[in-house]
Amino acid sequence: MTSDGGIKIPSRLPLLLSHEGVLLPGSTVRFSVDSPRNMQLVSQRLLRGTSLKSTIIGVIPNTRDPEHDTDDLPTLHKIGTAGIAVQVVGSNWPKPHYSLLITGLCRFRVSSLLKERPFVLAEVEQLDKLDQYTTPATEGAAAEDEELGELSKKFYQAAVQLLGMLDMSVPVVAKFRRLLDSLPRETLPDVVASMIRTSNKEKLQVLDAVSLEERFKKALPMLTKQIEGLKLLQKTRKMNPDNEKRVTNKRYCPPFVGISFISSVFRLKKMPQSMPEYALTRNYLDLMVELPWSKSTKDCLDIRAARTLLDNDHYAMDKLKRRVLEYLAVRQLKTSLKGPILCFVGPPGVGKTSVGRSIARTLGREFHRIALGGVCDQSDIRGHRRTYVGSMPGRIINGLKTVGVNNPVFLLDEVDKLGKSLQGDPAAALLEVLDPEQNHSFTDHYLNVAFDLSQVLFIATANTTATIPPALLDRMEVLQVPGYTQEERVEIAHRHLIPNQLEQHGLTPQQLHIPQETTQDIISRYTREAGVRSLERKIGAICRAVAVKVAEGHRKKEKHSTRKLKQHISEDKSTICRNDCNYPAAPPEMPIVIDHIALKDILGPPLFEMEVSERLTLPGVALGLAWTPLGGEIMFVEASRMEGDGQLTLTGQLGDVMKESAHLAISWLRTNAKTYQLTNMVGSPDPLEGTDIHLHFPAGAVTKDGPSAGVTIVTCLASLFSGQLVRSDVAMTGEITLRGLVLPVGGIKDKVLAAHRAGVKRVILPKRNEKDLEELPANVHVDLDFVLAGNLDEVLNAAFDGGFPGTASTLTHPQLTSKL
Ligand SMILES: Nc1ncnc2c1ncn2[C@@H]1O[C@H](COP(=O)(O)OP(=O)(O)OP(=O)(O)O)[C@@H](O)[C@H]1O
Repeated sequence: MTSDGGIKIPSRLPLLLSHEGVLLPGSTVRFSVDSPRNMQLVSQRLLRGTSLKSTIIGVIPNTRDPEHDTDDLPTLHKIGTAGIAVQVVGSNWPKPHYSLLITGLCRFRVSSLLKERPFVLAEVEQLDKLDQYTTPATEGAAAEDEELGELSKKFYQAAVQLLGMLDMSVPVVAKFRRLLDSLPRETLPDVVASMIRTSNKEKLQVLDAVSLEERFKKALPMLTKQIEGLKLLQKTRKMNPDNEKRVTNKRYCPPFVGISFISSVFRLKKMPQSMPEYALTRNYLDLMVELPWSKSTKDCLDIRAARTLLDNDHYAMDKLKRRVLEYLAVRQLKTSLKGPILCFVGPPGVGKTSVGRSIARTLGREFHRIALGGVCDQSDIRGHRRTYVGSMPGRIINGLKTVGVNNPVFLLDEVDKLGKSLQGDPAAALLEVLDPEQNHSFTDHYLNVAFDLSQVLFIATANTTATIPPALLDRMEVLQVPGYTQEERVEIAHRHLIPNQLEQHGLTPQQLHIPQETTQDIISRYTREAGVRSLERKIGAICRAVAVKVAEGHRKKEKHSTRKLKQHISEDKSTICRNDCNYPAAPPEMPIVIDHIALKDILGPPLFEMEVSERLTLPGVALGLAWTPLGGEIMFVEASRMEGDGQLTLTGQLGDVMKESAHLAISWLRTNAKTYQLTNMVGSPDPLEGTDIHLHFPAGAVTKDGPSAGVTIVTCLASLFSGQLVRSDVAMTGEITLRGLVLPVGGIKDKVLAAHRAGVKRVILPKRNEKDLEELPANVHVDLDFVLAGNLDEVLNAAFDGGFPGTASTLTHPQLTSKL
């Protein structure tokens, strides 16, 4: 130590010849030591010495120590840095070497070399003053010289500016910030040059700048260059605000998601881009950023507005709309979302999906439809694990990504058509999704972190409950959506379908008019369905045909703008719609009215005719009513007999239950043949003696099953054996027992509507189904005669004109007919 308090380095210093980095005073650098002279310096001086002095060595940059001891020493750089070896680490593998951690103290100049072996020892001259770093961060020595003072101030300000642009959470930046104010300003060029991104050449320039002023001048441009580079980077980020937004969005995800996200980011950073896993991790991170962890829409539910909206969107469906409103009202009163999951069950095209969409609109929520028909892999719901190539998240997570909010209305369409396969059971995966107790932590295999689904409103639709797994069905409240009557269909067409189709085809009511009678015609002769989808398609076809005429009319109008047009509407449609090639010279008069002739021109010959009466012109034919997932259907049963040995042949793809019904019917008729005066072909009281019977259920390609055809089979056989015709306007349904009782069956509303559609006048139903008649629309009650039968006697009596011979009802009491 000198008298002025400064520290002096020894005048003789062992030299470490370095070619790797440049040690600047105030910085710490690790050097690898493996050449002969440097190795000797470490082993003989650093490891043997015990005093502090023995740890001080000089580091000469830009010099490679020769490989062999015998080689001459190259010319040494004249200026070096004296430093303290703060750590020595040695290893023998792959070859003996040391690693030295050295902290730089001050510059020195090599005056002369004292010895070259075993290590270089030199006489040195200390260049920098080595104070005890007690000088505060004041103007200090720099104040002596005005220019130097100016330079140091500038340098300090630039250093502060740089720190302001860096991320303080990085430890080295935080340390730099702490040091900046406590260090004497004259040390700043060395410290800053070693910290910022500079090349060895630049560092060497700073080292060689012995005068302080020159040192500031050399280091300042390096600092400025660094600041400019950072500014450019920030500008580029601003130009791509997406990145910023995404990060902001992610900030609100749950902590465990953040951890998973950050660890994936680190993994991605370490991966080469060519690795297949790189793209996978990238996609995963994209999904994490895009998912609406905390973004939701605000519910804006007003029950009165909801009622109006539902009524405006949908005609009829009163029961369903009432239940939906109740559901919405409860949600409004009780903010908790744990309610039942509604499942709309009904034939296709009755508006199930459309009601779901209206619910989303009334709540002001996003709507997303997930089609589940044919899904047979549970990964479709839960996603694939990320270990698989081409793995993807499931439909639930994908849907959330699409809508971008965490509280949408999800319509799970066709839950009854979920399949099962070796890849698992998707219905089981749905159980977790739909269970309010579990779905707050739904874990998709791909995402691998829990997502809260409790805010999502799930609605399911199905054509039948029969194929919905019981556990899934148990979690839902089933709302039946039956088919429409003829009148309801006409109303729906005029209130919704026609205006919608006109709009979709760019037409106005001033251009196209479809009268009610035409709509009725379309419904009864061109469609046979429970819903209105086919009706909508036919209206679409009419609109297309008219659009052509209107467009052509416009063109002609332009050509004949001076010509006056006087054409009668009826004339108009017959020329316009009947004759495609011979257009009138003038455009058609508006609106174009579609009558039954125009209808035939556009839609072709009628697809369905009222065939009931035609097909009931022979004994041995009866009309039954069947229920299918597509709605109610009328079903003919035909029977014929021939000589034989009492065989019964059944055709028409019948299920076991239906076959049993046929056997039951025959047994009952054989037992009661005498009562009803039924005989076989040879006159024997046993109808089957010497006779074979063939029962056929037309539409042979369609599989049929169920017990409800029992009464129809009995009626058909009774007609065959008695030779009497069944009334042509009667249809029936009901299960039979061996004792001749008629048991209740399901799907009454759909079956009766099908009978009504087919123009039937009398419907025979089981007595215990009387309660189901309440659901029928008033006009159906007016149009149809309902016969409620408790036993087969009553069925036969009602099915034949004037009753069936021998039936007790004809003898004892009049048949039970209800005109409800
Ligand atoms: N009561 C109604 N009032 C107005 N339009 C209706 C009504 N019922 C059905 N529609 C219309 O019929 C079309 C078909 O309805 P939607 O797609 O909702 O049927 P769906 O019952 O979901 O059929 P699927 O089971 O095949 O999915 C839609 O354009 C819908 O607007």
